[in-house]
Amino acid sequence: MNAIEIRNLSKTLDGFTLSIDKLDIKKGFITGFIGPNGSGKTTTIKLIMNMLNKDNGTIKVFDREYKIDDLYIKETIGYVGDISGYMKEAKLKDIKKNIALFYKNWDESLYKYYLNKFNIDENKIYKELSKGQQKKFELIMALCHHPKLIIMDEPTANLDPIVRNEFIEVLQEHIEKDGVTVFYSTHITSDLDKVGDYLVFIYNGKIILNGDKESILESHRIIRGSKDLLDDDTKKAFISYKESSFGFEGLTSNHNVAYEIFGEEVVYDKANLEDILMYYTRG
Ligand SMILES: Nc1ncnc2c1ncn2[C@@H]1O[C@H](COP(=O)(O)OP(=O)(O)OP(=O)(O)O)[C@@H](O)[C@H]1O
Repeated sequence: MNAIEIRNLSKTLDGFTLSIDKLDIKKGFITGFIGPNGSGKTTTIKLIMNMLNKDNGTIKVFDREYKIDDLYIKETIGYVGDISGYMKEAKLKDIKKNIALFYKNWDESLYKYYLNKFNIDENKIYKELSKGQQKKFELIMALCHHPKLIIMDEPTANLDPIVRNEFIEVLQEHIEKDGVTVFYSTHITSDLDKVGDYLVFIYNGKIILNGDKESILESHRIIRGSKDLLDDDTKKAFISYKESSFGFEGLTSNHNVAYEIFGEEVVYDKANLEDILMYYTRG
């Protein structure tokens, strides 16, 4: 069973259409959802969370659907959104009290453990926390009801690298203990260099690449060479490429095929996730 199954999903907003024919998020793994600004990450996540109505298609969470199993799905998901819906003037302990009520699996000792780990005082008022502390508190709220699925929308955006690492480490520790599924969006690809088993790339409302991280990194290569090697046929080896006065640089999704074309006449370098995202989205 997959944690999330999406089929023929579509949603049109002003001048933007999200269209996902098929997307399966594997149970028990971390899947990173990568795309540039405005590509449709938040829209997809809001549809999965039932915070936005879809135009067409089906979304299943652990084989259950909204309208039939809303309560089950809500209890199953730990969610960290782009903006929290908490009362900004409230004390953390009061926010916690209200949230914990909704979850039969709420784990008070885990809550205390994470507060202590992040050095957060629950007597503080939410809006008085730093952005990093607010995000950490949101993460605590999402983890402490032992969700089977954690969905996060750009949780590390606006956090400095130190806080980002702390955040990722706690998430990792929790995943190892609880064996949960994680689906989280980011445009900070370096987060996914550290954690992430599967990757889904989205651009202009469509999934453009989807697979396990190791295979994606293994199959793609940056190729550099002299411009005289480029013609209508050889250009087809690239997802996209750029030319400069020195030569060309392009990304291939199949380095074996590229080798058959260019052999030893070019240089092959491993691509990182940022390279891959950039070449797939540069048009
Ligand atoms: N409520 C809305 N009404 C109209 N258009 C919207 C609405 N919400 C989002 N959009 C548009 O839909 C497109 C996709 O936005 P979305 O927030 O899903 O992208 P994103 O990948 O999460 O981007 P970001 O990384 O900037 O958060 C954008 O063009 C955005 O302007």
